[in-house]
Amino acid sequence: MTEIKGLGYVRVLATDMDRWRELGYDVLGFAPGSGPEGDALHFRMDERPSRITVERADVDRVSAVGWEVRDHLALRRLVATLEAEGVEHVAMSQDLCDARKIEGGISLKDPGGTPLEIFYGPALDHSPVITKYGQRFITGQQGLGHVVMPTTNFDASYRFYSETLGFLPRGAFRMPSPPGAGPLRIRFLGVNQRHHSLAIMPSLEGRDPGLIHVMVEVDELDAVGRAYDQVMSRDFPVSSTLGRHTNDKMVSFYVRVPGGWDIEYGTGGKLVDESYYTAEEITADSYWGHEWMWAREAKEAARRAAQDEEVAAAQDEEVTS
Ligand SMILES: Cc1ccc(O)c(O)c1CC[C@@H]1C(=O)CC[C@]2(C)C(=O)CC[C@@H]12
Ligand SMILES: [Fe+2]
Repeated sequence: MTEIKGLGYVRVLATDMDRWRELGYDVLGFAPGSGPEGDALHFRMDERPSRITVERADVDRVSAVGWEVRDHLALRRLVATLEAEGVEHVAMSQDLCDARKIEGGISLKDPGGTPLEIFYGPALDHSPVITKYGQRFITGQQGLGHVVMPTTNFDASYRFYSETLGFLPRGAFRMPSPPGAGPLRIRFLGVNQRHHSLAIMPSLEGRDPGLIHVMVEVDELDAVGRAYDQVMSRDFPVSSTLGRHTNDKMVSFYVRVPGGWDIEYGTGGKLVDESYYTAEEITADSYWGHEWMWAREAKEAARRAAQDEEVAAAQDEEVTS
């Protein structure tokens, strides 16, 4: 079993802070959080001072995925495993821990190059969590939500998460792959009752922004609908329309963040009972909905091409008659 209890926080670097502010507070309704960084946005979902932190930079990419362990003893056991397997890692300094508002932790990179922090002892903010639309975020024992990351080193990443860190495989989704390349699968992994806290997918390109999406869950379908209204009225790009996933049964949509990855905003995720669970392969991503932007664009392009052809044919006819 894994020492990791859940996804604790996500930190990203970003270039367009104004649009991020509007997305975080006005669209997704995160509560204002706190932190010591001079120029950062702190999105609060619960008693943690900042679940998603956006720092101003001249690039858009993930700067830390924070995984939480129970306590210092759990971290010590995990560090022993990392050392036995020769995985490089460094202890976070006292200053860094203070900045993160945690008691202790380590920094390391996964085989895809994504920066990770494994930590314990977050300091809480007990002031009321005032979300913009009165929605409650589903966190607690299920952690922040889930992250989906690309990796150019898929097999090593899968071994690292499942064997070294002890994430539990929670099924897969087979993607179309080039002929002769063998099967390509997105793999889902969990550490608590949330169906997946992590998914990894093979990627050919480099890492920036290093995230495919981060999922946050709210308590009611109405909260998802209200956020969707805000996405539309404030002209944020919809990466995928509303739909229900086949594995975690979540009803969600995906909005494109200014950094070129997505936030999945959903509700109704089903809990996994690990005593009976077996890893299954889903053959469709959704029961209904979830039309992806690239599919929509491909359809549009095909429609335009057909229309152009029609016009050309009509002109041909005019010329010949
Ligand atoms: C398939 C699935 C199940 C549960 C999830 O929380 C979830 O995000 C997904 C979709 C994963 C994946 C993605 O995010 C990027 C675009 C992908 C590759 C697709 O085009 C289908 C599956 C999608
Ligand atoms: Fe997801």
